[in-house]
Amino acid sequence: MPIAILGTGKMGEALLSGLLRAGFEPDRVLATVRRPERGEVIAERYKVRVVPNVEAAQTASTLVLAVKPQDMARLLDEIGPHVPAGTLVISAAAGITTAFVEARIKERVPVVRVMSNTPVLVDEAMSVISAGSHAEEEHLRRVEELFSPVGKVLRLPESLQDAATALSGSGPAYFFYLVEAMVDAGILLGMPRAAALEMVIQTLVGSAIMLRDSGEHPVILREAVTSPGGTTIAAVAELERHRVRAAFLDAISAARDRGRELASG
Ligand SMILES: NC(=O)C1=CN([C@@H]2O[C@H](COP(=O)(O)OP(=O)(O)OC[C@H]3O[C@@H](n4cnc5c(N)ncnc54)[C@H](OP(=O)(O)O)[C@@H]3O)[C@@H](O)[C@H]2O)C=CC1
Ligand SMILES: O=C(O)[C@@H]1CCC=N1
Repeated sequence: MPIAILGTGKMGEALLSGLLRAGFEPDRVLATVRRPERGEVIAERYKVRVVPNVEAAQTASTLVLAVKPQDMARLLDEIGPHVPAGTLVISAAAGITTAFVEARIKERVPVVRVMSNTPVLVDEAMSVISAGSHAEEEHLRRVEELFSPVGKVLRLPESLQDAATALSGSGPAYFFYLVEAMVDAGILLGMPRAAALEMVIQTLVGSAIMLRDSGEHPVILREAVTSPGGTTIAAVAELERHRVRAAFLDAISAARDRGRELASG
């Protein structure tokens, strides 16, 4: 029985491409879209069948809902009466609770909420999963099997999903923002743009791999770079003066709060 991605936008396409890289046959994957021209792009690019939402809901044994939170009620109202009992429904939207999904599907189906992130495109996603009220161990395992080939999967209680969205779902954006800021600093110091970009990317990739592979705490790694009376502490002093740490705490809390608002539209 096929798997269907409903709402094949940025995240839906990233998940679709991940499924195909993980070995799913294109003829076992269905995709739905809102605009026909988008459907043509997806069908041409991935050789999957693009079908209407109701057909996907009736045909696939697993549905991945990847529309924007604001579009979720409309999608569920459309497919809700047609999802057969036993279908595994995976909701990938920020803010939308499993109860919200369950309430709009006629049959009692297992729902699993997933918050993934765009590094799914390079098989390095962080996906956080939580079971809805009718989802059992076997359903969580199936979701883990789907998302493990494209990155790490962590189970957390649904009460932490908005925090997960703020931390790892939105996390790539903070990282790219940091890259932009560091490259701008290089430009300010007269560095050619291409050189600045190369230096920043390699420094961040190297640091990320070191952090992942060394098992060391980030404080230890930062201290190893920070010589007494040296250059790094001069920079860190400015970051502290500008309250960058406090800004991160506030920013990620704001993202969590926004996630909580999204289910209400
Ligand atoms: N982008 C990210 O980094 C992440 C996103 N998410 C979640 O993924 C979801 C999608 O986000 P994102 O991919 O960024 O948004 P996009 O707008 O790129 O994707 C949503 C897609 O759904 C389509 N769509 C809307 N309504 C329907 C419908 N009724 N039937 C079929 N298709 C429909 C839209 O069509 P159209 O093109 O016409 O608008 C669009 O292509 C969101 O819920 C978001 O919270 C989760 C983690 C990370
Ligand atoms: O910005 C958003 O709402 C989505 C959810 C997580 C990442 N992007």
